[in-house]
Amino acid sequence: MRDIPEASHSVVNNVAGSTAAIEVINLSKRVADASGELTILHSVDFTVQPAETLAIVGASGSGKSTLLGLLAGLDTPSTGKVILDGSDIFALDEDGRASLRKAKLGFVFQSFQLLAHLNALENVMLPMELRGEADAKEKATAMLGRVGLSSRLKHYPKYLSGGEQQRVALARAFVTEPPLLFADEPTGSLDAATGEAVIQLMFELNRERGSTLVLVTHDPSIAARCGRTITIAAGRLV
Ligand SMILES: Nc1ncnc2c1ncn2[C@@H]1O[C@H](COP(=O)(O)OP(=O)(O)OP(=O)(O)O)[C@@H](O)[C@H]1O
Repeated sequence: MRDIPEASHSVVNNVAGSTAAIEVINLSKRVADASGELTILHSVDFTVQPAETLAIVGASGSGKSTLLGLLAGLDTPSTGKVILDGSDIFALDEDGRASLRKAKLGFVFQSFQLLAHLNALENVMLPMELRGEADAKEKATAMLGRVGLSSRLKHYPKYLSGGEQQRVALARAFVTEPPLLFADEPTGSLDAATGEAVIQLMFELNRERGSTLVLVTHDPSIAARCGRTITIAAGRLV
């Protein structure tokens, strides 16, 4: 596993003896709705080992995206803990969680989430610039080459196809070589061939770098390529 910047260690609340990449303990999410309270996740528990590939599957509305958002610390739970690479993320404040995400996490969204006013190269450079890395441009250029976009470096997102945008998003998520990679339906808006290329790339990068990969998918053939699948039904693991 790669080193993380010294500054990030100061915010990491290490849990003694923890070796799992991800530990989810009694995780629940309740929200207020018109009829009172809605429970989206019910006491979910599971563990993911380093370098494992895990698919999260389940019907639409079962709670998959909510779970992934909690794993990434993008949302807060009603009960329970998420321990990422030894750090209890909800014991940290918002700044601490942001530092931990920056140091350890890559996230690929279905909707790409590229910044419209930055070109492909600048989008991929951004996470390294936020970390104060000196060779951001060289690394971003190399990573965009790795995803087959050497001829698109200066293109803004609106001039890229959906598949190209998704590959930029993947390059941005992987360029810092995060030990944890989360993807929420990364091929959801792509045609079959482009989706296959993106998935192949994710697994290749996972194998090369030994990063832990957790992906939400509706596609049984993608889930079958993961080492393990967990299924959520109405907010519970089944
Ligand atoms: N903040 C919220 N307030 C109210 N309801 C919410 C909120 N967030 C999610 N939900 C509801 O919780 C349920 C689970 O949503 P979630 O997006 O996690 O499902 P999902 O399994 O990812 O669905 P899909 O496969 O369609 O993307 C849905 O019924 C959704 O409408």
